[in-house]
Amino acid sequence: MSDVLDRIAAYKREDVAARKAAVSQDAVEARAREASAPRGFRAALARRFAETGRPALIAEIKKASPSKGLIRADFDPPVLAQAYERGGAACLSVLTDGPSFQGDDAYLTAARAAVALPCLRKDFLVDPWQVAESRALGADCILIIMDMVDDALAAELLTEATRWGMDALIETHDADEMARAAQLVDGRDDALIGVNNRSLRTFEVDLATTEQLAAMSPAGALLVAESGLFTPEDVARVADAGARALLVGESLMRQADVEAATRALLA
Ligand SMILES: O=P(O)(O)OC[C@@H](O)[C@@H](O)c1c[nH]c2ccccc12
Repeated sequence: MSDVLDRIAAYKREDVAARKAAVSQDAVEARAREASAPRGFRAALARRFAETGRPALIAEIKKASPSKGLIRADFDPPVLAQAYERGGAACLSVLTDGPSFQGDDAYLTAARAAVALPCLRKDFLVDPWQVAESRALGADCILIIMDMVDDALAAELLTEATRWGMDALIETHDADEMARAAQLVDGRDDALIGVNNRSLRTFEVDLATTEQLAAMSPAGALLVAESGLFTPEDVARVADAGARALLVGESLMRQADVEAATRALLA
């Protein structure tokens, strides 16, 4: 049966084919070489965790989602980026997928230009061409969703990210994906592994996902708890499970005062 993730993968492949037809690998690499230098996404998270002893925040700029519809009408990426930065975020995540999240490539570029924080391009990568494209847009980190790629493609995306000086957040949702992620980063000391508490197929959210998978996360990997975090109690719960960073969108995007909400979540 075709579910949300399968539908996203299908339109992404079409979209990437069209983009590649318009901009060759050589051309996209030329743009990537012109981009402002990577800011060190994983390093910023590790530094913040070391300083505070508490999980570092990756704050997400997200207008809408397939599970929640419109999340924030008053949507100005540079203004939101600055509010997150003042509120204490260590990094940003910016949705660039249009069809499902009402994102845009320009949101990433504009948000990043407004702050000093490293930025994750939050999109669905199905082709190595998108890695250089992400760098060309200014991304400091890409997302590798294990449920969307086979092992060979995951390895290619990770190698390509490293070649461009970017980090890669390797996202898992179950034990099989975590085992594959561990295999993927075997021998590396720079792994960034995420546990998405939300299923991208059913949209069900359960913070126990982080608790269950944390123990399987490879030694030395920096563990990111993703999705469904609303309160300082939620933060404490995933911190106890071993998360050194948090990826939070909706609960902050729904607040009128994003800076105050960011501060309150981290308090
Ligand atoms: O809005 P939330 O529940 O705080 O979740 C943020 C982030 O984890 C979520 O947007 C996300 C995690 N992995 C993804 C992959 C694709 C799109 C979106 C996501």
